[in-house]
Amino acid sequence: MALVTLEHVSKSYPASGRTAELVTAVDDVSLEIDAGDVYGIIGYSGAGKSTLVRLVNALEPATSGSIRIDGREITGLRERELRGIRLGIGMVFQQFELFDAKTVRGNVAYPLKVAGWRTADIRARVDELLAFVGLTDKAGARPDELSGGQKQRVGIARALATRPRILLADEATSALDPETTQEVLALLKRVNEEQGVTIIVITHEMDVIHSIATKVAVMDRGRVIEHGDVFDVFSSPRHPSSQRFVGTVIKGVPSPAELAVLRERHEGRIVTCSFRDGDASQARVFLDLAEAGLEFELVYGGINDIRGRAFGHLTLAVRGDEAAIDRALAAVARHTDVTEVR
Ligand SMILES: Nc1ncnc2c1ncn2[C@@H]1O[C@H](COP(=O)(O)OP(=O)(O)OP(=O)(O)O)[C@@H](O)[C@H]1O
Repeated sequence: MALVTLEHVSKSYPASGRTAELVTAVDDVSLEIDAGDVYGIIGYSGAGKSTLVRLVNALEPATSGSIRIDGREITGLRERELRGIRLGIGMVFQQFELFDAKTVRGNVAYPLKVAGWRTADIRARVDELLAFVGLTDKAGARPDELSGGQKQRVGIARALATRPRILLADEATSALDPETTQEVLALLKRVNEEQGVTIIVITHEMDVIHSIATKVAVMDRGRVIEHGDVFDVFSSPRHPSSQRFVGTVIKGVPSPAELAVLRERHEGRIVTCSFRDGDASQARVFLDLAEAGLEFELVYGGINDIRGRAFGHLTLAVRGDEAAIDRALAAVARHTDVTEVR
């Protein structure tokens, strides 16, 4: 049984102004997140990612649909019951949201005090958490004495305090530099692997997805337009909108501006071929073009690595007889994804 199940979930808000119009932030989303997943939710700004997470965290009620956490329906629950559900879900934020006036120890202890833990138990749990995130020596420091990465480690320790089964991370590394991002991602990975916590990460950063996510859902205008195994979704996105989004975050696919430059510099028809780990098709592409008597030039490319599996894109400028190019591209398309950029 899935740990989090969403069925036909929608959330609308009144649009600003005096109209009776509604903004549909989440539109008919159905999704299953299994225990142990690190589930990435990606998409352009305004796609509805944060709203979706607020619904899962029971911070706001859905307008319609069903949300089940560990088999329990949360839509329609009363505030008191929702508080119990929220204790089982930790939350980490982009801007850390620490209490500036409290020490590191005070920040991590806070949710335990709210939950009514005994003082001695709080002390022992906080010690354990600070050791886990590597901040034992900073227990007495205040947040303004910490680096961004250290602040986020405090945020993670605080989110884990009540032993939640689910951790929601909303752009948790977006305010950090690349090196610190890797450090925080490594910690999140340990949270998942060593503590068995299921993690839902909202992000627009490819690094986050390919370092830790096992599954991914792409959101666009409130809808989940594609979801599945990270490697499958990123190496061959099916939906045009996820192709566009994925194209902006992976290596090897030229942006529209880069394409304009390629067109100026290179004569011929511009085509992009996609390859996946284990494909035997790379040599075949070149053979098909050469056997058709065509001239071609590699003009752009890149390889991506997702948890040890590689996929890549090569862009070529192909020159020669038009009909011969059509025939060769049809042959290439039989063993690899090829897109002509017009
Ligand atoms: N409380 C609200 N009242 C009215 N509209 C809202 C509210 N919250 C979100 N929206 C609208 O819902 C849509 C989705 O917003 P949301 O913040 O969930 O997107 P997002 O994908 O998380 O974007 P970002 O990456 O910028 O945070 C947007 O059009 C937003 O303006």
